[in-house]
Amino acid sequence: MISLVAAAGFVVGAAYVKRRKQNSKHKGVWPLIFHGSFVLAPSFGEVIIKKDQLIILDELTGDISEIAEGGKLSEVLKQRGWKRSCVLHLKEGQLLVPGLIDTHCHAPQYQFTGTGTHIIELMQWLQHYTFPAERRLKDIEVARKVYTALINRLLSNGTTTALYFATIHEESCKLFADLAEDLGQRALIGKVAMDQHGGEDYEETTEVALASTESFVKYVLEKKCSRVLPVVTPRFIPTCSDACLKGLGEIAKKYDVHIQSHISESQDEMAFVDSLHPGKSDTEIYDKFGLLTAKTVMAHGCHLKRHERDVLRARGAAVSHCPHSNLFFGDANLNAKQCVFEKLKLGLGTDVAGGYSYSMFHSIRSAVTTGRNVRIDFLRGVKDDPAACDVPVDTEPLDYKEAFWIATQGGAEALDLQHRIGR
Ligand SMILES: O=c1[nH]c(=O)c2nc[nH]c2[nH]1
Ligand SMILES: [Zn+2]
Repeated sequence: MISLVAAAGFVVGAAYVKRRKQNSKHKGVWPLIFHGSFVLAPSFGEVIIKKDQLIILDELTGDISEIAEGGKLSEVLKQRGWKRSCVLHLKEGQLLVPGLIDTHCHAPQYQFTGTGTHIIELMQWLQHYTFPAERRLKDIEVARKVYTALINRLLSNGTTTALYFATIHEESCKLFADLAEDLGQRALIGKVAMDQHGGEDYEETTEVALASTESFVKYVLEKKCSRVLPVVTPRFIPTCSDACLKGLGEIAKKYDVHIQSHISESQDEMAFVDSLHPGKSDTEIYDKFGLLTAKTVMAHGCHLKRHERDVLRARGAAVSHCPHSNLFFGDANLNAKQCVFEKLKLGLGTDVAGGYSYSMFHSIRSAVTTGRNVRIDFLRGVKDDPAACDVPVDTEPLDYKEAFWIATQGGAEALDLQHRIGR
């Protein structure tokens, strides 16, 4: 059914009003009422389609102010003094869905999406493809081009909210925040911090990593734009010293902002962490530095042990399920259903460009496909199952309704924004 869903991808909020004004010639194309069918996933596994409905927007803010039966259209227009041109009637077969929420996307990596998918270990892939591509965004004009193209591409594919990794460059990260605000996407943006193992030209000193993170956080908060938020972003344990992680934990606490990173993502990443911190897991290290909070989203987690997931849950931290890249680099299938059963917060991510597509519809499909692999793992009796599981083997694998929930309401909860978005 997901393939039939047309994501209308309309963005509402302050930018909506601004654009309505700017496009005064075309006022009719910026509707105040959507009339048609809409679909939502109010709980895990439940999808509801509501037919012949009116979604009525607040004229000033662009927020949804009311939902009513289609039969009330004339009455609603009369009450508000609005013309019929304010109404957008969805066509037969079109469905309006809640904005899709991408909880893990590396914006600068949009440059090489869909390539670099041959068999290569994560650490090599980073050195070979990722860091050179990210380095290019030091140039503000390259950054403008890449970020503008990506935001527009995501919006036109129905992704109205995204949690982004940017690069280590403070100025181009600030530009990214400006662009998100102007283009009307809800964006949580992290200036990447890394003070070791970035290779030539792609790491900062600890002092710069911390100072530029704090400066970026302040810049975004000072916008007072509720749709654009700063995120404290240690790239992952191997590229951050203890001093860096400690300082980042302190900044996140001081400004009460979101945190994102990668956790237990692949065998070579975990081996690298073990060589740097013998006997310690990613979870223990992040936790020690106060980086697991109710506003934390950790990507991948496909190798997390049950007791580590318990720690994340206890802190209110979320996992971003990135089915494509788990397949390409993680060599493991995240048991998404088990995570939800454990009440671990779970969102869905494209992981551009570890994932080969910017489309959340692709991620939804891949979540369903890799859910089948989880079952195959069981049937084969995979030992040391990284997702040690108490969902019975005969439970149906993750289905499209559940994946759609993870991509909408699950993502909203993962970002601690369930009061604003997701439904
Ligand atoms: O998929 C990934 N993409 C990245 O850019 C990255 N950095 C650390 N770990 C990572 N994993
Ligand atoms: Zn990532």
